[in-house]
Amino acid sequence: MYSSLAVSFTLGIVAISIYARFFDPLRDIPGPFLARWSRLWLIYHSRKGDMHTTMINLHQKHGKLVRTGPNEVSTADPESINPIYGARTRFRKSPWYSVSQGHRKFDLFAERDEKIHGAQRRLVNSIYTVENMKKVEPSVNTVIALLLDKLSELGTEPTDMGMWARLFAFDVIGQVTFSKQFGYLENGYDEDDSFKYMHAAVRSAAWVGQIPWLYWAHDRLMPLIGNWLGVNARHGRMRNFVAGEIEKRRDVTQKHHDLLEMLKKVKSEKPIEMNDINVLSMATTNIFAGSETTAVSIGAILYHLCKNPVAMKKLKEEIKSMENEVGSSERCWPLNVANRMPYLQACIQEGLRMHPAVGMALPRTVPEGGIVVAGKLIPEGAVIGANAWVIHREKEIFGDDAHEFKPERWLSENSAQYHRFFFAFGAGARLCIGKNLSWIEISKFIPSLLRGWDLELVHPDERPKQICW
Ligand code: HEM
Repeated sequence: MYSSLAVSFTLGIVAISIYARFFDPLRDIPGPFLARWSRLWLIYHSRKGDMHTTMINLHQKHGKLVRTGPNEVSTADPESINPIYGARTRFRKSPWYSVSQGHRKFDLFAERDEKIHGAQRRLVNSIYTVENMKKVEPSVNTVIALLLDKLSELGTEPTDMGMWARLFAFDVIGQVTFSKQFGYLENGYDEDDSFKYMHAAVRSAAWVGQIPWLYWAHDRLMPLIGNWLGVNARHGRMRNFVAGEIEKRRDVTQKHHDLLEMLKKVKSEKPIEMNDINVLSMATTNIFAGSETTAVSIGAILYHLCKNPVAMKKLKEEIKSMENEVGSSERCWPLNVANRMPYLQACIQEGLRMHPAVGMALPRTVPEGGIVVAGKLIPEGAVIGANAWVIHREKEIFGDDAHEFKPERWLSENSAQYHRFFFAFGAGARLCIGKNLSWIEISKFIPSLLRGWDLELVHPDERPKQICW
C-alpha cells in the first residue's frame, strides 16, 4: 500500500517536472520558485498586503516580466499597457474579480463581460463627469468645514492625519451620495466598526480572489457552515446600510442634489435597464470603492509633502498667492481656484504616483492569439497584470529619479508621457469612474487644510506602515 503510494507520488513529481521543463508555455519567465507551481505564493502576498513592494523588488531583480503564478505573470513593460488596458482591448478582467462581484448583477468594478459592463457604464457615466461632479462641491464643503472645526478643537496636539483623512473621505461619500454623513467626523471614530469590516472585506477579496473556487464552494455551504469570509461584508453590511438609506428616501418629498437622486433619475428614465437593485449596487460601490482609496491618497500626499519641505514650502507659497481670490471668510478652498494652481495639481499627481491607493496588479485574461511582452509570448488563457506601483517606478517612463517625490516632473516638458502612463486610476474602458469626484475632494482638502496649519511628522525617521491591497 505504502509502496504504491510512493510510486504514484514519484511519478506525479516526474510528470510535473517534465511538463515544467519542456511544455509549460511560461517556463522561461523568471519569478519566485513557489509561484511556478502553486497559487499559494499569490495568496500569501495578497493576504499580507505587501504585493506592491514585493512586485517592485521582483521586477528590479528579474526585469519586465515576472511569473507570479502557474498561469499568471506581471508586466512592467510600458509597451504592454495599451494593448492590455487600452480603449479597444480584447483583454478581459480575470476570474479574480468574480469574488468581488459575488451574485451582484450590476457591478461596474467587477463585471467581466465587456458588453454588459459597457451597457451599464453608459447608463451612469454622465453622473460622474467633471461638470456634473462640480455640482456636489457644496456637499464637500460641508464636510471640510466640519473637519476644520474638529482639527481646531485639537489645537497643536499630535494627531493621526491618516485617520482624519479616512473619517473625512467616508463622510464625504455619505454626504455626496445620500446628503447624509455617517457621523464619523462628528464622533472622531467609526462607532459601527465600518473601517474594520471594510478592511477585512478588501483583504479577503484580495486573497480569496486568487482561488475563486473557494469563494463559490463557501457560498454553497454557507447555509450549513455560516459566513467565514470577510469579503461577504461587501455584499452584506454595507449593502444593508445603503438599502436603509434608500428606503428612508422613499417617503421623503424633499428634493436632494446628491448621487442617489441622480441614480434614481436614471432609473425613472430607463426603468428596465436600471432597477432598484442596480441603484443599490451603484450606491454601495460609491462607498466601497471611493472612500478608502481617497483617504489613502490624501494621507500619502500629506506624508510626502511633510517629507519634502521644499515642495511643502512651494505649495504653501502658491496657496498664499491665491488667498486674495478666495477671501478669508471662505473656509473651504473653492474648486475653481484649486484647478488654476499648477503646483497643487502636480503635488496631487505626484502623491498618487508615489503611492497609488490600489496595491495589487489589475489582472486580465489574455485573449486569442496571445500577447508578446518583452520578447516572450504569453499565450491565450494566461493571466497578465500591471501593478501601478511598479509602472510608476519605471525609469524608462519617469526617469532615473522615478523613486523620488518631485511634483515638478508634472510641470516639465515630459509631462504628456507621464500622464500617458499614470495608472493610479487604471486605464481605458475600465478607468475609475470616481476619478473626478476624488480629484475634486483632494483638490479642495489639501489647500483648505494647509492654508491654516503647518504639518510635520511626529516621527520623521520612521518608515510609515504600508499595507496595501
Ligand atoms: C483616489 C481615489 C481612487 C482611486 C486611486 C481609485 C482607483 C481605481 C482603480 C485603479 C480602478 C480600476 C480597477 C480595475 O481596472 O480593476 C478603479 C475603478 C473603479 N472605481 Fe475607483 N478609485 C478612486 C476613487 C473612486 C471613487 C470616489 C469612486 C466612486 C464614487 C470609485 C469607483 C470606482 C468604480 C465604480 C470603478 C469600476 C469602473 C469600471 O470598471 O467601469 N473610485 N478605481
